[in-house]
Amino acid sequence: MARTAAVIGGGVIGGGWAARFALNGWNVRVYDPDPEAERKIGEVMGNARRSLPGLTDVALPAEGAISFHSSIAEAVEGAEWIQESVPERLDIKHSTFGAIQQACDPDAVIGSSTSGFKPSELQEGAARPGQIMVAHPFNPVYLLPLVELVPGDAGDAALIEVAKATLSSLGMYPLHLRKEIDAHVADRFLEAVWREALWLVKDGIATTEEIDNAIRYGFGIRWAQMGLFETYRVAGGEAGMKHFMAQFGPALKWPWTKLMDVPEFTDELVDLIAGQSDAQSGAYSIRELERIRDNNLVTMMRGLKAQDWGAGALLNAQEKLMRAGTALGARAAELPADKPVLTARRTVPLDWTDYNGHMTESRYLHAFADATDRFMEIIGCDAEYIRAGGSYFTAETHIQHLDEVHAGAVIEITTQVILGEGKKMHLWHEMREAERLLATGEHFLLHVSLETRKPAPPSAEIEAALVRFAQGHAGLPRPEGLGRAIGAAR
Ligand SMILES: NC(=O)C1=CN([C@@H]2O[C@H](COP(=O)(O)OP(=O)(O)OC[C@H]3O[C@@H](n4cnc5c(N)ncnc54)[C@H](O)[C@@H]3O)[C@@H](O)[C@H]2O)C=CC1
Ligand SMILES: C[N+](C)(C)CC(=O)CC(=O)[O-]
Repeated sequence: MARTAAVIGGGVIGGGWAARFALNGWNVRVYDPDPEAERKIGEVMGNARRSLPGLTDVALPAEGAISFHSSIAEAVEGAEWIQESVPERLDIKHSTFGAIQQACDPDAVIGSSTSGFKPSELQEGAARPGQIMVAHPFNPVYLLPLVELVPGDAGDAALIEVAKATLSSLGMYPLHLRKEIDAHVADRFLEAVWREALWLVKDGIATTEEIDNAIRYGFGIRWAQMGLFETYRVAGGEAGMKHFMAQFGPALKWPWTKLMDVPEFTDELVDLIAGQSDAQSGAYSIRELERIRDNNLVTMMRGLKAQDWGAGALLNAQEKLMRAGTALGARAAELPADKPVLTARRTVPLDWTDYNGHMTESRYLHAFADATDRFMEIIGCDAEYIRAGGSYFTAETHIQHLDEVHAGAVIEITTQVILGEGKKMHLWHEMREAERLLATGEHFLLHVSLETRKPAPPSAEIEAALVRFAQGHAGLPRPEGLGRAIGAAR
């Protein structure tokens, strides 16, 4: 049965939470007094649907339902997670927690999206302080994994573990802060950087666009993959962190930065910054900028996924959990031998489409190659076997592109063994969106020794698993198009 979350306050951040929960299969109950809230969340959902499901190479569960309610009491009914995302004012937060705790399950987690308040401040006057914890996300909540989880001294130990497990199951990264502090960890950096940037604009050193370029062409990309300390360790050269600190530490005492000074927010400064920002980005609407941002985030995070690093490693871990206990995680002996094998069930990611607005041709091969990898794993040719020196090389491939498919579509690939004996493995993949056949892939592979780089027999276990499927699949109809070649006029 679908799990239930309540979202109290459905603006920029509450909308992002609603999308994160719903796209992971949770039912979401929203309370927001704004009559526009339903429309706004609908637009956030539109953005989230086109970006989040394609992040992993396994399709997410069926989307949960989002419902809107006229009171907090009604919204929190049956919810095991309640996420408060009302405006950043302590009085509003306190009255919201009061109403939530009067009606909610005492065992539910109450997370607060607050950017700056400490949990002890949020918990003041609460009926059950231990139930309330900071769960500070990052915009867009449906794509960025970080959540700063700050329970404070009153935090209920068992509930903290529930919170961590729940956030992980949503594909998020709970960073558990043991000590509370104003603005947690990440917003302290963001504020320091923002303060410096405001000075640079005010003092006429750089425009908003030049500052953004200084970030996005350089250290911003670097931070996205290694953060601060690992980056500086590398920058210390072979002598590492100690050398880096010796070389650049003294500069901290030079007056490079404005430190805690904040430029006064005069009308002049606000107009200067807003004007420069309009000149820089005013050609796009906010929704267009959100879509550009999401395309870029998906592409970068999928790049990190291929490297199994940072936020990409998190996606791989989530994918492993999603496969567990399903046909996509099974081994040969658990699967019937007389039916084509399900080797992929995934959503077409945003970065797989091209100028024609559909999945681009190279991604058909990508999807089929992943399906072949999965079939190899099913018969026992897994990472461990490959590390020990055996694998398959593809000798020939033939793809038929039969129909279009677009970003966000869920595609399935089934695999039939045409020939499986000794070193030879001849596979037939069929790619579908529901019943619609999109493409076929015919692949001939040879088992090799990774030491000699030459064909070599597979292990007895792999050969037995392959032969079992080959014999079972021999009774299936011959696939239409098998052995087909492009007819040449001469
Ligand atoms: N915008 C951002 O970049 C981030 C904001 N946050 C935090 O998230 C929280 C919400 O911020 P945003 O979503 O940006 O604000 P927002 O202004 O976009 O949304 C706030 C929503 O709360 C609703 N609201 C007002 N009073 C309410 C009440 N009594 N009960 C229920 N809903 C009520 C409003 O109608 C509005 O839809 C704040 O605590 C903020 O610090 C956290 C991370 C990032
Ligand atoms: C500007 N902000 C302090 C509300 C930002 C955050 O809290 C996190 C984010 O998404 O950058």
